[in-house]
Amino acid sequence: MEKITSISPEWQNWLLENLGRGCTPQSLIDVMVEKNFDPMFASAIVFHFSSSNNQARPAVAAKAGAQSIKEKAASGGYQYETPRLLPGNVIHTNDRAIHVVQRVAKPVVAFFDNVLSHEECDELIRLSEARLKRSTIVDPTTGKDAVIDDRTSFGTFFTVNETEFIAKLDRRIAELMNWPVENGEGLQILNYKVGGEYKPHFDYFPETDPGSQVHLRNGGQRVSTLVMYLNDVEEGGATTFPELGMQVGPKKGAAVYFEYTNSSGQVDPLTLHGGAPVEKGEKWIATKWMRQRKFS
Ligand SMILES: O=C(O)CCC(=O)C(=O)O
Ligand SMILES: [Fe+2]
Repeated sequence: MEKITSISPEWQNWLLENLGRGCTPQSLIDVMVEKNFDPMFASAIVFHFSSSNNQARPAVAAKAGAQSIKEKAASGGYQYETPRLLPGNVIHTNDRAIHVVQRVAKPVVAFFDNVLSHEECDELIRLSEARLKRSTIVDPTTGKDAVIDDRTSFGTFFTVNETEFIAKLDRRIAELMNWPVENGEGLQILNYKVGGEYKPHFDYFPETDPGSQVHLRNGGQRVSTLVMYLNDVEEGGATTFPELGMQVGPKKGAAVYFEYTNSSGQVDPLTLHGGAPVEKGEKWIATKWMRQRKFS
């Protein structure tokens, strides 16, 4: 039977409802695959709905929004507080000393080298590939692989402390971000092929988006993000901060950190960011999002 590669409003509601209840993305992907959804499609769509920020904004809209973001920031909307991130040149976690290469104060952004060893990067990619492969057992006669080739970015998730290896990374990342492990969402792995990109977006859930409410119920607002690069990208694929005129080149094991929600729940629109298109090679990242409260 032909695999399903589109999503009905009923399935959309089902996804939002179950994500809101705290079901793991992988469990939802499994159900969809069982119900004859194309595995890569299921993976991409669950990823899309698991972060309402993933709604790709047209470049024009992002540009038009830029002015008002600057104006809003200039009018002093967001109150900066002492960063969650600790000061100093080196941040010591239980198993690693991580160098802070650069910091920006407003918004709070930092760059780290060597958050992950090369072996850990390779292992995360290997585990993710295996996972995607496992859920992509497509009948070879359907020829669905062509559709998969068209998809320029897809991902998978690990639940917090899923294995000893993941737990070790979750702990290190939480110590680096100076925020409790249990407030973290499971590590998300993303793979972009040539042309793959992530249009400028906010990682927080805008209060005014109707879709945000379901996300905010579990763990509250997102407060900070760590994007870790799992490989060197031949060309393209930088993480861009359009409001800051800044680009971070992907470097294996390195990471960019930013925080955007203060203690009163205000969010900082200057943290608008995106992943520029990969021009040559491919790009693998691992992302950790932290919440205000325990996330389950
Ligand atoms: O691909 C990138 O560099 C950015 C990724 C990102 O924005 C995210 O995972 O939230
Ligand atoms: Fe993001």
